[in-house]
Amino acid sequence: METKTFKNVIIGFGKAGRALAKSLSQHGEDVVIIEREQAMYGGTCPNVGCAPSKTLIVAGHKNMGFKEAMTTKYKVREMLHNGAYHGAADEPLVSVIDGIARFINQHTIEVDNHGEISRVTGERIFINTGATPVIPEIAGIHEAKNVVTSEGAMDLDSLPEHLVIIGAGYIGLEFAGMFNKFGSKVTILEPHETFLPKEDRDVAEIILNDLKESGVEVHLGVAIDKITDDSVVAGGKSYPANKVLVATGRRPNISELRLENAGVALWDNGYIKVDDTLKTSSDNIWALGDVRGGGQFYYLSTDDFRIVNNQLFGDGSRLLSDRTIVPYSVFITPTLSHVGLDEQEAQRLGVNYRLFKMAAAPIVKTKVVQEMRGLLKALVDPETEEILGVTLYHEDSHEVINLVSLAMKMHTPYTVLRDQIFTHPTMGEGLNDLFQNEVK
Ligand SMILES: Cc1cc2nc3c(=O)[nH]c(=O)nc-3n(C[C@H](O)[C@H](O)[C@H](O)COP(=O)(O)OP(=O)(O)OC[C@H]3O[C@@H](n4cnc5c(N)ncnc54)[C@H](O)[C@@H]3O)c2cc1C
Ligand SMILES: NC(=O)c1ccc[n+]([C@@H]2O[C@H](COP(=O)([O-])OP(=O)(O)OC[C@H]3O[C@@H](n4cnc5c(N)ncnc54)[C@H](O)[C@@H]3O)[C@@H](O)[C@H]2O)c1
Repeated sequence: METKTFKNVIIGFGKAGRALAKSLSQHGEDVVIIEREQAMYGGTCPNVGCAPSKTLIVAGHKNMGFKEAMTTKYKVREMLHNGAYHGAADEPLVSVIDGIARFINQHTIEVDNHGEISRVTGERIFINTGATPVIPEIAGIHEAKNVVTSEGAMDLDSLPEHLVIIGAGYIGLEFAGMFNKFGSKVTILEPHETFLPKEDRDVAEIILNDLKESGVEVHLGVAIDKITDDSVVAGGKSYPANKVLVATGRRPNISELRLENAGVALWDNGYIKVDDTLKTSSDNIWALGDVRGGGQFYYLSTDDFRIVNNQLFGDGSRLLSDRTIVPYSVFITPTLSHVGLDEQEAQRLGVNYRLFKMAAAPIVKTKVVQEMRGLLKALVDPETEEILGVTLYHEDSHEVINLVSLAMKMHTPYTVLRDQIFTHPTMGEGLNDLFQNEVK
């Protein structure tokens, strides 16, 4: 059996892995990336995640038909896939090996490329294998012919007339908006009673109302009984379905890795256990991205790369624990974005705050773009005047939230954003208004 030896081995061609491969090569170190599927070079985000889904959402906003949107999505995907592949693979000291990786021991990995077995050894090993959809145990889910995950939903030949979505999380809500815009009749079924449980109730209620008004049916607190070829039965009621999208979370890709052979331990929730430097319980093995838990976002995988890269080639000061301000955006319409504390969390923690709140409609840009729905909220520390957290539910909030994150990171008092000169008409100007609207 052929054995190849490298200083560095990366398992999975995800975001962190490819950034690290490039950096290792540029620092004069050889490195191999092992990827199980050529179509996944570049990982989830460019191929079956963020980029294709957002391309379809934007295509819907531009009133493209489903077929044209799909064609655009395939083009974007190809561009990003090629860019991601060549960005790493064209580096002189980077090799790519196709196949499923599994540990033989702490330094040796077996690679199975459709039955052809080879071995790779490495001084350092980096696991960046991402996550995969959870398929819950629902009667008929494996037999019914119309069940898809997010990946399948973005590869459909035709628009389903009735789409039932199981799960009202990120994927469920984003895909509901997307398919609703293309013209499907969308029904969301969610077993929890509480819609968007992590958000403040006033924010969640407005979003739920907007979603329903846009034509999406939402049923909360319903147990899913079974899936058939043309329906989903939940809470004793049958919902017609030409397609059923299962969007019930994603679990780490570890089942094939045989981590026990390398002494790599897991957290109780099944993700790979890491320390503050992202090192696993084996001292030559690191884990980065979705596979280690701690938030499944492209930009966190990027930041995991920064931590490991800083440990290898920098001053070693970057740690996981210094990542305190992490924004997120849910690409519904308009977008929901958040960073820091919200009211329910501040109250739970007993944190004192001043509250600022306003509807989006008074912001001039909302009229210009004819998207007047939305709400803005901010919490400010009464002592320091620093921003504790902001929730933005409005057009382009996914851009504006990054400005707020920066202000928070720089410990900027809220008055700076209140008095900042913003260009006009922009959604950023909303921050001028928000920080003048204190709720007393
Ligand atoms: C539909 C959808 C939409 C999303 N939208 C957003 C968004 O808008 N914004 C955002 O920030 N995040 C979004 N995400 C999440 C984001 O895509 C992920 O958090 C991110 O891509 C994770 O990157 P990663 O580096 O952990 O690994 P990944 O990019 O998942 O890469 C892991 C790679 O490892 C390979 N692999 C797995 N097991 C093995 C093995 N044993 N051997 C060899 N190779 C293996 C896989 O094939 C894959 O290519 C979305 C996800 C989905 C599914
Ligand atoms: N905009 C973004 O950044 C973005 C977009 C898409 C996905 N993502 C990432 O991908 C991850 C996965 O997304 P997701 O929507 O699949 O997961 P999620 O965790 O966001 O939501 C899963 C939903 O499914 C429900 N659910 C769980 N088990 C169920 C069951 N057995 N039956 C019915 N419903 C069930 C949950 O109550 C929850 O509402 C997200 O957590 C996020 O990190 C991010």
